[in-house]
Amino acid sequence: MQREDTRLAMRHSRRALLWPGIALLCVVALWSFTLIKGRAETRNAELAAHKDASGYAEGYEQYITRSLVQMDQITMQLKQSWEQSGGQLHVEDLQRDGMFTDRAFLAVRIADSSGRIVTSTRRLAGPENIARADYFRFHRNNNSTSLSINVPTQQHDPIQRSIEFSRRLEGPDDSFAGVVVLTVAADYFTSFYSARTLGDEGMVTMLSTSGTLRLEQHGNASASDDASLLLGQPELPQDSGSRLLDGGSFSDGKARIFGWRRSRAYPVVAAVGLAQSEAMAAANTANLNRTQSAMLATLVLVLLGAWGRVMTQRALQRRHEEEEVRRAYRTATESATDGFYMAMALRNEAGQIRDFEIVDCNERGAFFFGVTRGELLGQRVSLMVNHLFAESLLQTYLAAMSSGYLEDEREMPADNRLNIGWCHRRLVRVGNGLAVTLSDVSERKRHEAELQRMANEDALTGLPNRHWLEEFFKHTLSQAHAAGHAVALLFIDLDEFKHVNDTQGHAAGDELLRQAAARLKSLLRPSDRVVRFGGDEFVVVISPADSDAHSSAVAERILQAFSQPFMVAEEKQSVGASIGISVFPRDGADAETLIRHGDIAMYAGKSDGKGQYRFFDPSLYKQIKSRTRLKQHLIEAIERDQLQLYYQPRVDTQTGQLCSMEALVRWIHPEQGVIPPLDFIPMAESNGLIVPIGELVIAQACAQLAQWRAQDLPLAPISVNVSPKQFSHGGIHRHLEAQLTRYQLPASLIEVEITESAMLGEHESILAQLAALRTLGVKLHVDDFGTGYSSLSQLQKLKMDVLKVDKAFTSQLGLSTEGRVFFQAIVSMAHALGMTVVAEGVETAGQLSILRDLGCNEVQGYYIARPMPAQEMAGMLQQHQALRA
Ligand SMILES: Nc1nc2c(ncn2[C@@H]2O[C@H](COP(=O)(O)OP(=O)(O)OP(=O)(O)O)[C@@H](O)[C@H]2O)c(=O)[nH]1
Repeated sequence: MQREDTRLAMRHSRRALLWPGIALLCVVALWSFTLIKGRAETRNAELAAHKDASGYAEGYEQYITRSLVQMDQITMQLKQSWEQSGGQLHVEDLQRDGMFTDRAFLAVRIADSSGRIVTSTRRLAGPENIARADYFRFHRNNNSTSLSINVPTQQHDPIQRSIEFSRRLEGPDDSFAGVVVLTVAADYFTSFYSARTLGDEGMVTMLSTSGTLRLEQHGNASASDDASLLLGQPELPQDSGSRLLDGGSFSDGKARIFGWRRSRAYPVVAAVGLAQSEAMAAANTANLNRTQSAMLATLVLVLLGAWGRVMTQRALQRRHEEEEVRRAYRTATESATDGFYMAMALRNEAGQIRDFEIVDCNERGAFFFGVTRGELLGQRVSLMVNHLFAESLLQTYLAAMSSGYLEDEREMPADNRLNIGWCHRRLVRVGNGLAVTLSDVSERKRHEAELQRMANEDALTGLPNRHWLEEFFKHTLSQAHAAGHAVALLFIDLDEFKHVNDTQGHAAGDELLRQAAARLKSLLRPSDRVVRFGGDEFVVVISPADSDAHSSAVAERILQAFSQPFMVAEEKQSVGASIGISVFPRDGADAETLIRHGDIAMYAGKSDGKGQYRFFDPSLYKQIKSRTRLKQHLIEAIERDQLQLYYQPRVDTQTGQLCSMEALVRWIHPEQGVIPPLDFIPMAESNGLIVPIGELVIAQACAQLAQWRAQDLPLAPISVNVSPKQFSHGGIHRHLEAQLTRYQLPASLIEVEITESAMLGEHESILAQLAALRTLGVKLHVDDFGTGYSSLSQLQKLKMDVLKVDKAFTSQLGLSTEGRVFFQAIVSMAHALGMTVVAEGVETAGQLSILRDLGCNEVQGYYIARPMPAQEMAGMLQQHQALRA
């Protein structure tokens, strides 16, 4: 890994140096060219300058030679004319005739052999006798007649302002006769100079080979100027040539290219100096321009190189990071169960992504595609048509590239060889590509599905639960809305289910719930749904519900089915059902409302006597409200002692003796007067208030007995009704015992009446409570016998003392033979079991007479006495006392 890093770093640093390297090469090439070109230009310029200087020198030499030839001829002519005239030539005359008009001819003079000027075109400063002049002495002593070039004697300047040409004059005998002298302005020989051709710093100079003569012109200054540029006599080795004289050779310190040429006819040298700076100016300017351009180009190249380096480095950095990420991903996932691959985006010229290429992956990643890593690498995504996610792969990748992140899950094809149920995919944009991880989430999915199932299913019955129902309703109601059909909700609550729990135990309750669920399911169409809503509540959904009649029919079927007892733990258990029906859309537009209204309807039905179904009606709200109000009032009534006991005597059938009295509770309402028990006892039964009312009845009965005892009235036992709910609640015997003790009453003065239904099931708890009551010495009555399902043998097992036959049977006496026969049978069997028989609801003398005949022990009913307040009862007690006395 480290070696790979080093290799990568080296490769990257090499690439990073590419641009600066190219830039450097360009700079080197540029400067090489610039320097070579500059040098060549300089060299050419120098050569050209030398050539020019030589050329100008040649031209100057010809010019000088021509001028000197002219001087030579003039002096020769004057010599000949003077000699031929025998010394009578007057140059003044010649001047007048138009000769020597040139301004350069300063003077033409002729001196005799003594040096005296004999004729002259112009009087010059200096002595009139030139016998002492060097050239005079030269000519006098030398018989050469050639032209002599002299520097005027009065001139000592380095540059002569004029020069003198002289020639020996001879007499007929060739003896020395004098000298002809031609004084010429020096600039006559230097006017060759032109600033236009030789430059402002250029110069011409004429030098005598002896070094005595030097004429010079430079710039605008002429030879007459005092300043001389050339310092000393330069060395001019050949007849002609050119050389560079450095600044030291000139008074202005400027180097010059010096061209010269020696005159073949005269002992003079013509020289031309071209200022090096001027000669090289064009080349120097070109060189300078080129150098500046090169510098500019260098700057641009340096910037380009730097920019290129920065760009390359950035690109490399990006590449490096991408590489890092890829490596990290691969390393991280290689050993894991996750699949991983990198898909690099392929773009068109416009920069749009047109495809992806798999550039890296781990073996597991390839496995998800059913191929090996080698086979997957280099694949184009657009061509991967037979693989996982294939149909939407490109689109998904494009979406991930634009959003930067994408995550999804996919159920794998059923025939996949990988044995993967569900795959989780995560795509993360990394640079110009996507890092994709794939993981097998089958296990989690299974778990989730299980949780989902558990969340939606009731564990006890296997039915869908309330949570499921809410979800289900969302779809069902919207479908029903769209289709325009109704949906009926049947809210079912089992009646007296708690009794099963209490008497048979929770497990039995569970079993009953399971059976109830199965029973419900068996009653419905497959399209209808049964839900365990909670506790002993079930919901049936009928969709579509064709009509209310249809819902009614289903409800009736259910009621009918629940009217049959369940076999639980080999015992018959009777639980009915109460049903409330709400209908979509009439009774509610959403699940919550429909359920609430179904519940209200069920509750209303249950309050009215259980075992029935009710359609929801908005007026039920009112009922529920008034029931709630009633319950509140009843609670207040208990607290304020508004519940009072009435007593209904029970007398011996034969003797008419008072045997006992039944305590019947009445609600003495301050405004409504006496409210009969039927108006509040069922409600108290259903809402649990029956328990405190039952306790209140026992307490009042005992208090009343104590009071009568205190009044010295004869006491008869009082029987109190104990409801099944009180038994379920438990502790009756303890309460009864406490009250007997409190009022110091014998247990024989209190009898307990229990309805048949309270004893159903013969379960342990009731048996124990009944046994405890009996142990106290309390007599036990079976109330409303004939309305339940108990058999006499059951009653015997429970050791009941008194059997109170329901008034429904009493009312039959005298009306039909069956009534009498039936009653006879009960009396006979009860007597056989040692039980006392009481006929309830005796209303006529005829009934009493029959009962007497049948051997019924005691009677109770309006014929004997209506229920009466304690005071009245006290009167009756007195009467009986009197009778007995
Ligand atoms: N065995 C068993 N009992 C349950 C379960 N869930 C709730 N219960 C009991 O079911 C009873 C339902 O209460 P109620 O509907 O008031 O009892 P009920 O005897 O049917 O009363 P009514 O509906 O007025 O006839 C409560 O006692 C709960 O403790 C369960 O899963 N199993």
